[in-house]
Amino acid sequence: MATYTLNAAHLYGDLMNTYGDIGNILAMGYYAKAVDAEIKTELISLDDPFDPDKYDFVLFGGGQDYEQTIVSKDLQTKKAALTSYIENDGPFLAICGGFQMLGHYYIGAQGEKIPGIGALDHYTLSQDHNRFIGNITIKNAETGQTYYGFENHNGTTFLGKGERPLGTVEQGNGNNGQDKSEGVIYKNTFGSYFHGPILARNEALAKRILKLALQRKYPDADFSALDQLTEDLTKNVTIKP
Ligand SMILES: NC(=O)CC[C@H](N)C(=O)O
Repeated sequence: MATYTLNAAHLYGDLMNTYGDIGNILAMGYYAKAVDAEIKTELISLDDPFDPDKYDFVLFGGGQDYEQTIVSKDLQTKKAALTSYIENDGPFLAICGGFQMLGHYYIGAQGEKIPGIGALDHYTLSQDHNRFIGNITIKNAETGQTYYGFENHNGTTFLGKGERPLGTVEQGNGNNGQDKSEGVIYKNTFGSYFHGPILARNEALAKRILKLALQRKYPDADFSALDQLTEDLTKNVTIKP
């Protein structure tokens, strides 16, 4: 048994897991080994309760409009619990459709309004017969780090109160193709349109979120070994634009 254990919730992982977004948890688990930590993952789906005190990390992946419509209804029953988790500085990663659903609403490709939970203040509109598809590069303002990913979305998201972007777009479209913002950071919640999965391709961000989660659960432990770790999951991978 590992010295440290993080309990992760994979929200609607059976309905929203585009491009294997669960790879984000696998990437975190890979780096966690370096500090003798392990991640135990539970699938939380339709009709399952979400206990905000039980989890140390939540992943909410991307999905298609059809699945998002189904998830949207169930999500309202978890709205209070998820909002309390987020407000209580719970580490959260929401990708694409999941990112959209943490905001007020998403207008789907057919013009249908799909309600989110409004835990974060953004909203998402629809593009007319267009999707943003392709490789994307952004720069994070606080760390100067560059993140790489792949985006495929119809929605155009506009950030609101208390939200700052995960990064500034250097190549690609990002949240809306207009204001150069990509993703969101609010408290310990990170949102992004990046598939890839984002944490498998971006070691620094994976370690940043992992450390947040470990430090929140074990405030007296020392996880600085993570900063020294130079092992990079992508070291043998060449990604051509
Ligand atoms: N990849 C996704 O999660 C897509 C989200 C949403 N269905 C959109 O097209 O914008």
